[in-house]
Amino acid sequence: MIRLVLLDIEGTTLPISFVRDVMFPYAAKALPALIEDHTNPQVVGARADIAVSHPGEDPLKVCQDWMAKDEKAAPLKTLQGITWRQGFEDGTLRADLYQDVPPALKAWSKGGLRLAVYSSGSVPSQKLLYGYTEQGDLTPLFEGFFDLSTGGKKEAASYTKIAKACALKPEEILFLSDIGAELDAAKEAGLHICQLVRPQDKTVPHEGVPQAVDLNDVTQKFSLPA
Ligand SMILES: CSCCC(=O)C(=O)COP(=O)(O)O
Ligand SMILES: [Mg+2]
Repeated sequence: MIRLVLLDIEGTTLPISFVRDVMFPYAAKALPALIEDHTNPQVVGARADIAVSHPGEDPLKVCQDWMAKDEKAAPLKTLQGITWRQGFEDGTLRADLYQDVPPALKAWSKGGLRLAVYSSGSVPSQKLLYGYTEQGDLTPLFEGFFDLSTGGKKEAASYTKIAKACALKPEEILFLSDIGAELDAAKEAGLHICQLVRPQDKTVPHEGVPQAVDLNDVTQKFSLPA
């Protein structure tokens, strides 16, 4: 029996275009000044991590390359999250979630399902994103937020850790994502899985995996509360 739905963000609840065309350019603009901030311990830590993976390279250039490739690198995600705080808090950024998302999450939660987030975006940026959506503050719907500090999304061990943190068996969790390799890892850990194949995101269907076009379709296919 499914007790908790674990949700990816980009490509699952939020159009990829919002991340690529709105959030990334905002972060790219703020990054050159932020990366020179030697007083912020999070920035100092991120720079130190970049120096380990890319010794001798310009940290700003490394981050810019990562952003161009939408690389899910933890130091980049930390730095982006710091830049986005200002934008969400002053109203410049508002997450425009897929229209099917808020009503489905509310119905699932009302029907007794537990909800949690697992995204490459840092936990503080996940909370900002769901705190400031066009449809209001959705953070109270989620009991847990997980990011790359739990482990990579393409590693089965990360899903085992999340199940333990939620005090659930893996088979009591349904993981939703657009990325085949993430779903394979979750399946290996014993979770139920479903790929969101969003036409707007031109998602590539992953072979041998249950698929849905939106969260209403997930509701039907997994008999979740409507
Ligand atoms: C708060 S998420 C911001 C989007 C982002 O930077 C990201 O990497 C999302 O990746 P996901 O794992 O949700 O596909
Ligand atoms: Mg995704």
